[in-house]
Amino acid sequence: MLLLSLPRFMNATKAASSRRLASSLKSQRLLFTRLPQKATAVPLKQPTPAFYSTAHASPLKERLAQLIPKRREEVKKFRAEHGSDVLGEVTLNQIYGGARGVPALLWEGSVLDPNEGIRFRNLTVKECQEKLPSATHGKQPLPESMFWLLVTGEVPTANEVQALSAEWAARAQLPKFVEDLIDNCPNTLHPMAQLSLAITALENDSVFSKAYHSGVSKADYWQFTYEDSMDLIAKIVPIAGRIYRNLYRDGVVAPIQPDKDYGYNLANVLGFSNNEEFVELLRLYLSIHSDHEGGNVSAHTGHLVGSALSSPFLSMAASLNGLAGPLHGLANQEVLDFLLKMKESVGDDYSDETLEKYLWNILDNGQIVPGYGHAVLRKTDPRYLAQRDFALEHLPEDPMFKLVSRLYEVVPRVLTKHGKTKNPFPNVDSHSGVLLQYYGLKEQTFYTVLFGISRTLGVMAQLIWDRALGLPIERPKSFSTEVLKKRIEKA
Ligand SMILES: CC(=O)SCCNC(=O)CCNC(=O)[C@H](O)C(C)(C)COP(=O)(O)OP(=O)(O)OC[C@H]1O[C@@H](n2cnc3c(N)ncnc32)[C@H](O)[C@@H]1OP(=O)(O)O
Ligand SMILES: O=C([O-])CC(=O)C(=O)O
Repeated sequence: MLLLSLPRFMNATKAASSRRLASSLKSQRLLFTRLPQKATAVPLKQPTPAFYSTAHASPLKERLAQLIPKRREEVKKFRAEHGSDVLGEVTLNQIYGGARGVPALLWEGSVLDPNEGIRFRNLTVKECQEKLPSATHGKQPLPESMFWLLVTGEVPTANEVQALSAEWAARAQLPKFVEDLIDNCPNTLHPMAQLSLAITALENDSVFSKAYHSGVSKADYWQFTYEDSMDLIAKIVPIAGRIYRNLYRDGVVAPIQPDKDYGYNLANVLGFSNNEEFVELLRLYLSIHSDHEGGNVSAHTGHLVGSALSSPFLSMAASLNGLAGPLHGLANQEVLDFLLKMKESVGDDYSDETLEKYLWNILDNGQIVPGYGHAVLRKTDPRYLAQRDFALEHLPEDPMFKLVSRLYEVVPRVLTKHGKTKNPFPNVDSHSGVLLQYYGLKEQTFYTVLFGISRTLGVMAQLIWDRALGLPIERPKSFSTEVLKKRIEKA
């Protein structure tokens, strides 16, 4: 059985949490009958529609089935006691200003502090690096462990992480028509557009959509959302591999290895698995880009589209289309473009003055400096710092890294003097490109695809909870300028 044949890639010493139920499931019915009495708020009488396969062992689903009833109760009580409490007010500027700071969304996986940066289920990036299980000879968190943390709020054991690796590998097979769809894309179509197309096409096998139309109970939606989410996380890896190999290599994609972890398999389908340092970089990358609370464009879009009960595939495709914008996830492509052009212009023997002059030229032309600024953060992004630490350890002499390091000092000075940007410090996108190009993944148009794979972890983790908590369709109120004027006059 897959679980038992997995190699010793886990660093079990870092598995901090107590041992939980980890035995594999034989069937969905078994899952529910094995749970303690108290956990039966998730109905036992769940139908098993003909299209629905229980082939995949899933300790994570088992854990969720225990957590969901308690959380439902907790939220019910919380809302009953505090449902009318006021959390903030909205100004006219916030309506015109992208709803910045308006408390409007529920997001369980992570919360962003403007100065400290992101906490994934209350763990900082550094704490995740210390506490989450990593590969045997590695230091970075395995993306599987990050997903478990995002979904459950708990640090997984090495066994739980192994089971997730096996489950994702087992679900990775692509439908033939999706492979053909990717193969038929013109090579002028941006990799993010190809990714979004392929993810949309996975809708064909959505068990959530089929379950909805077969009339399953609302209380069971989370289970079908879980199934689609796990398929999506698994299949996005060979999809990305196919896009990359078609566009930039020989079109041949290595098969998913059932006994390897997610980061390794991603490196392998891209053609880079012979470099363990690169595999570690991918594990770090996939973990830290996964979630950034709920208000960012990709997370919010996935959540919004999912609220209409569109399937996880349709929700994530929408999310990826948002991530593909240059002010959001495309910035990591834009940053490398910017660095390469800058390098060409200033040469190798640059000074702070030549860099500043180059930057002022950009700003005076009304353009932005990609990789700097943030809608919420007001200090250097800790995800930037985690990547900087990686570079200091593995590529301290790389000329592009040296340029990034110089800019880390120069850009905040220039942006502060420029006086517009609320946050003159670097964000996550400022650093990823130089790391990837160092290991030979030089095609920057592909970088946002990696971001998309990682962001799928965070968006899916929340979508499972959206359905578990029965969140309604999202529908905030909008106004025209005329109506706003009238309301302000009245007020
Ligand atoms: C994963 C991520 O999504 S991280 C962000 C990735 N995006 C980038 O790196 C692109 C560069 N940065 C930006 O464009 C912005 O800082 C954003 C989109 C990230 C945030 O936008 P906002 O919250 O509107 O930023 P802020 O309130 O500081 O903007 C105020 C002004 O400063 C400008 N500004 C903000 N950042 C920059 C920058 N890096 N370079 C130049 N000008 C900037 C804005 O364009 C805006 O100008 P305007 O008044 O003429 O419209
Ligand atoms: O939080 C944001 O608005 C953008 C961001 O850094 C992310 O989504 O990772």
